[in-house]
Formats: sequence, structure tokens, C-alpha cells
Amino acid sequence: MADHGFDLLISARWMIPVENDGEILEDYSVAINSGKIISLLNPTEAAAVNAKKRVRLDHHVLMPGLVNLHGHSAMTLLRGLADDKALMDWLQNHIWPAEAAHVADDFVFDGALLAMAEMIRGGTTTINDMYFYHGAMARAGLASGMRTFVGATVLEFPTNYAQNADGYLSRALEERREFLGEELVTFTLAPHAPYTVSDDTFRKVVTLAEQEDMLIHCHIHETAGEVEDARREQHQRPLARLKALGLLSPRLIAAHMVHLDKDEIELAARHGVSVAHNPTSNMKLASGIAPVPALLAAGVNVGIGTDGAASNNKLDMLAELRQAALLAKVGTLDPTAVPAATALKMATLGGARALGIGDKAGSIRAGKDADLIAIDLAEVETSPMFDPISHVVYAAGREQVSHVWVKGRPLMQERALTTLDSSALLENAARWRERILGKGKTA
Ligand SMILES: CSC[C@H]1O[C@@H](n2cnc3c(O)ncnc32)[C@H](O)[C@@H]1O
Ligand SMILES: [Zn+2]
Repeated sequence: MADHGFDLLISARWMIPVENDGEILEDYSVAINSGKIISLLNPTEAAAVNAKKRVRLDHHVLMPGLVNLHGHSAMTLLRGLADDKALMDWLQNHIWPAEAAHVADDFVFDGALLAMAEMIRGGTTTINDMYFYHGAMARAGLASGMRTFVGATVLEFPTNYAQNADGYLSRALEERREFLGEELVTFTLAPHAPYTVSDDTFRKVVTLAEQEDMLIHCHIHETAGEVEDARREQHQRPLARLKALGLLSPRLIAAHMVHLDKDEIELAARHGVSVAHNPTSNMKLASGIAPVPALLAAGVNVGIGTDGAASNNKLDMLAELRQAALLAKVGTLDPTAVPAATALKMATLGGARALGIGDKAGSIRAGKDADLIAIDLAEVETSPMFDPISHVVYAAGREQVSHVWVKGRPLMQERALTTLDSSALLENAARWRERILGKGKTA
């Protein structure tokens, strides 16, 4: 083989490329130039090439970075403030008052950096977020080096960020301008939910998304109450209303989608809607069990998200994909529902496809960006080793994630963060604790 010379050569005991279910490469290397995967090399080929830097991972599995398809990063600063509540009580009586008291540019920047440190330590390389103060979120993304999708929230009611739907949209588009040239930062439009956004605003969002070629990210059919209220007040279920408004398309990432009938699953499939499945948040807020096996069977693309740290309360994608595999079995009483390889694919390639970056991330393949993670499997918790996919999904903990790269740039090496300063983040979090307690806990 010709000796091209590579920027980086990562050799691992096991590799899970993800595209072909169950495929595992043993003792393979990934050759990387300018942040891109150039080729996968067997041991003989790897020994014959030059590389400026070599990383040997002798008892690790190398796999694509995890894609967190639904989160509210800055909500790390509200973690543990209101547990054990149902969604509407949690939102209306606890979270929205706390947000009204504290959310501002510095809250979002500090909270997002804290979230990103946690996510990187757990092997997440991409976050699809929705919150307020989008410039702050985008700056946090650039500082951390994560691939960051910044959801420009749209609501009808006033918050610290804007007064009305037009205000949210115009402020978000203004903040977006500064980051248009940034490859790792992408703005999306994030109408909060069918129960907080009017028909008129949804129509504007669809028009704008088409004009600006943007994704749409929205909470949909999260609780039975949401569906029931809409049926009673608007005489149709939210998804039917969104269809009539033109929202259903491959641009749409529908977060939650817990309460769906058969026709709605078909509708989502027909329109190419992607679903962000949030198993832990759905369990903690007692929202229900999303019909993931039925969505997958209908051909819907499903990714996995953590939701915010105030409703999870971890931003731990390894835990989340384990929950996705387990909850599907509980929901169907079928142990074959969402097998390990399927859960892993949802948490990587499923998320990347939903975000329109399936050609760039979500699997290990020549031509894709090197968004990669390594997990050290030589630990008590993952010994003995029979099947790396089984161990990653069912046994490994996030503490075993050793290395994280985005576009070939290391964000964590041997568990040391390279872009973020953990002690500064801890000091900041402690300061926010004082500020939040100083103004009273929650309403
Ligand atoms: C559009 S982000 C802003 C808004 O959404 C709130 N939020 C966080 N988690 C959820 C959820 O699971 N369902 C509905 N709304 C949620 C967040 O607190 C912000 O106010
Ligand atoms: Zn959410």
C-alpha cells in the first residue's frame, strides 16, 4: 500500500463501525487526515503507513461518537430542583418560574459548558439542543469543540429572551448570523410544542425553515394529557394539526412521540419525520413508553436523546441507549425488541441522519468526519469479554469512555478534558447554586 502519511492513526482492539448491524472489526486502525476518516486499515496495512500521531487502544472499543438528539443543555443548572413531578406540574409550577428568575446569557453559557463537559465525558460528540440565548449556546459549542445544533426556541408567551413568537424568531435569526460560517454550529428552528405555539407561528416556522434550509425540532405527543387536551379543545390530535400546517417532513425532529396510534406512526413514516426518543425523561416524568419498535418497523428514523438535566437527571447517552433497549422490551414484553445493535445504531447513525449529517457522522466509514470515541473494556464491569456490542450497550458505564474526538480533534484523552476546565466549571456551578438559592429555590 502506498505510504500517504496520516495526521492521526487510531488502532483499537475492537471497532464497531455501526453501519452493518453486529459488525465488529478486530485489531483495525482508522487513518485520519484533516479531521476526515481516510481509510480503515488491517494490522499489516497499519504497520506500513506513516502517521504524525499514533494512538493505540489495546483493550478498547472504538466507535462513532454518540449523538444526543434532544437536550436542553443549560438546564444542568436546574438539575435536581424539581424531581418526581408530572410534565405540566414540573414545567408550570417549577421550571418556568425558575427559568423566569435566572435564565440569561451567562446562565446559558455556563450551564451549557457544564453540560458539554458531562456529555464529552460520557462519549457524546453531537448535541441537538433547544433553549434560549442561542449566541451563548453556540459560543459554548465552539469552546467545547462539540458538534452543536442550536435550537432557536419559539413560544407565544413572553420570557426573558423575547416577548412573542415574532420576537423569538427575529432574535434567533439575528444571533445566528455570527455563526453561519462555523462548520460545527448549526441553528435549527425549535417551536416548543403544539400546546405553546399557534397555527400562525407554526406556518411561519415552516416557511422560514424552507427559505433558510433549516431543521425543525419540537416536543410532540409527549403526554397523554397533551393529546387529550388538543382533542377536547381543538377537536383534533396534535399530529393531525401539525400535518395540516405542513410541519411533517424530513426536516422535522419530533421529540418524545410517546402517545401515537397506528395511523400516526404510518404518517410519521410517510413524511420522513425523525423521532428523538428520550426513555429516561419519559419514565421520570411518567409520560409513558414510546412505541419505538413499531416506529422502527414502519421505517421511521429514530435517534436517542437525554432531554434536559432537570428531567433525567443525567446527560449520559450510554445509560440512555441501555434504557432504550430495555424499555422496548418492557413495553412489548418481547425480549427481541430493540436489540443491542439497534440501540447503538439509533444513538449514533439514527441521530446523525435525523440531523441531516448521516453522510458526515454517526458511523466509521472512509469519507466521514472522525467523530469517534473509545471505551476501555478492560474493567471489572466489562470482563470477561464475549461481545463488545453487548458490553457497550448493557454493561459499560460512562466512566469507561477514555477518548473522544470530533473531526479528529481530541476533546478528551485518557479521561482528561482538553477543551474545558473541569475545576473552573465546578466553581461556576457552585456560584450558580448560591445565586439560585439566593433568589429562592423554585416557585
Ligand atoms: C423549547 S426549549 C425551552 C423550554 O422547554 C422546556 N422543556 C424542557 N424539557 C421539556 C419537556 O420534556 N417537555 C416540554 N418542555 C420542556 C424548558 O424548560 C424550556 O422552558
Ligand atoms: Zn425536551
